[in-house]
This record gives sequence, structure tokens and C-alpha cells, in this order.
Amino acid sequence: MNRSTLTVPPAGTPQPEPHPEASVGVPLGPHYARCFGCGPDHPTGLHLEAVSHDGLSVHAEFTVGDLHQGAPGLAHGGVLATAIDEALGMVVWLLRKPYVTGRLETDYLRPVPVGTTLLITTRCTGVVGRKAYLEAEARLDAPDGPVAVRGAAVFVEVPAAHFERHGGGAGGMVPGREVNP
Ligand SMILES: CCCCCCCC/C=C\CCCCCCCC(=O)SCCNC(=O)CCNC(=O)[C@H](O)C(C)(C)COP(=O)(O)OP(=O)(O)OC[C@H]1O[C@@H](n2cnc3c(N)ncnc32)[C@H](O)[C@@H]1OP(=O)(O)O
Repeated sequence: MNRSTLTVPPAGTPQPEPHPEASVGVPLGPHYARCFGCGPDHPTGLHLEAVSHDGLSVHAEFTVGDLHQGAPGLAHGGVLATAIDEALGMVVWLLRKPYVTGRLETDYLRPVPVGTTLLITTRCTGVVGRKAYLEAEARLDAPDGPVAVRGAAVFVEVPAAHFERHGGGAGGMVPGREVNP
């Protein structure tokens, strides 16, 4: 992957530690029922489902459908970036602090046909101050299938008030916007 230095933890960054209350071995569920990436109530969303086995990485699945096309029969690159972004967001969700994507890098290695199930693995490679460094790869149809997309990101920790200030409400304060109800 063509990595910028911005998404690589500085030399000497210690291995991150999982949060003691991270959800492990069970479906992570959506962080918000109407989220475009993971929300079951979103009519055209990606409906990503995921599990973590160690509290620092996530295995997510996303099946590419008709609504996700760019070129005929092929997934749109922006949709694939969204799926990666969401699966990265699930990793920082395990850290049990609010984060947002600051920077997201994607390399597209293979076309992804409609009907493909992408197996997306994301992991946290380090936490420095408010920044969490993350990596992703998406494979075609099987855990050992060919890699179609790689990603890397910096997520930035924000106060919970970020979502209320900029989104108009969270945590059930605005009807239809409950977070983890
Ligand atoms: C009542 C309960 C409420 C709970 C609510 C929880 C609900 C939500 C739950 C879970 C959400 C998960 C959702 C998953 C969905 C997938 C994730 C998304 O798509 S998120 C949407 C897209 N992203 C944005 O909308 C960010 C927009 N940008 C911003 O808001 C700001 O720019 C922000 C917060 C990223 C940074 O702004 P600053 O002013 O707070 O902080 P500064 O000082 O600029 O940066 C802090 C550090 O981060 C680095 N940084 C910032 N941006 C960077 C970048 N683009 N690349 C690399 N580093 C960056 C800076 O260099 C700085 O580093 P140094 O501490 O100095 O070492």
C-alpha cells in the first residue's frame, strides 16, 4: 500500500491495549440504527455486521448489492471507502471513546463485482494523545481471498458534545437519533 506518514504511528509508539470492557466474541451491533454504514434501519445503507476477537481489531462483512454500483456490475469506490471507514469506526468504538475520522487513505487493488461479500479486517496500530492509528484490508468472498482494498486512517478523539454541537443531538435527545439505544 502507498502509505503516507500521517497514518503510521510515530516510532516508539507502544502497542495499544484493549479496553477492559471492549465487546469481544459477540456481534458488535450498530452504534446508531440509522447509520449509513451499520444501521439496520437504514433503507439503502451497507448494513455492516462485525465481531472483534481481541478488542483491538474487527472482522466485518459487507455484501455488495445493486445499489452500490459505480460502473455497471462493479462496486463504487466511494462505497468501498465508506465500508472501510465504518469498519475502522467499529475499532475505535471498542476503545469506548468518541472518535471521528480525521484522515482516510484507500488503495484499490481489484475490482469488486456486485454480489461479492467483502471480508473487512480493521485494527488499531497505536494511540497517541487524541489520535488513533488504524489499518484495514478487504478481501473478496473469503478470509483468505484476494485483497481488493487496503485502507489506513487517523481517527481523532472528540468530546461527546461534538455530536450534539454539530449534529443537533445524540443519545436520544433528538427523536430518531438514538445512539446505542
Ligand atoms: C451523549 C453521547 C454522545 C455519544 C456520541 C457517540 C456517537 C457516535 C459514535 C460513534 C461515531 C462513529 C461513527 C462511525 C462512522 C465512521 C466514522 C466517520 O465517518 S466520522 C465522520 C467524518 N469525520 C468528521 O466529520 C470529522 C470532521 N473533522 C473534525 O471534526 C475536526 O477536524 C477533528 C475533530 C478531526 C480535529 O479537529 P480538532 O480541532 O478537534 O483537533 P486538531 O487540533 O485539529 O487535531 C487533533 C490532532 O489530530 C490531528 N489531525 C487532525 N486532523 C488530521 C488529519 N486529517 N490527518 C492527520 N492528523 C490529523 C492533528 O494534527 C492533531 O494532532 P496533535 O495532537 O497536534 O499531534
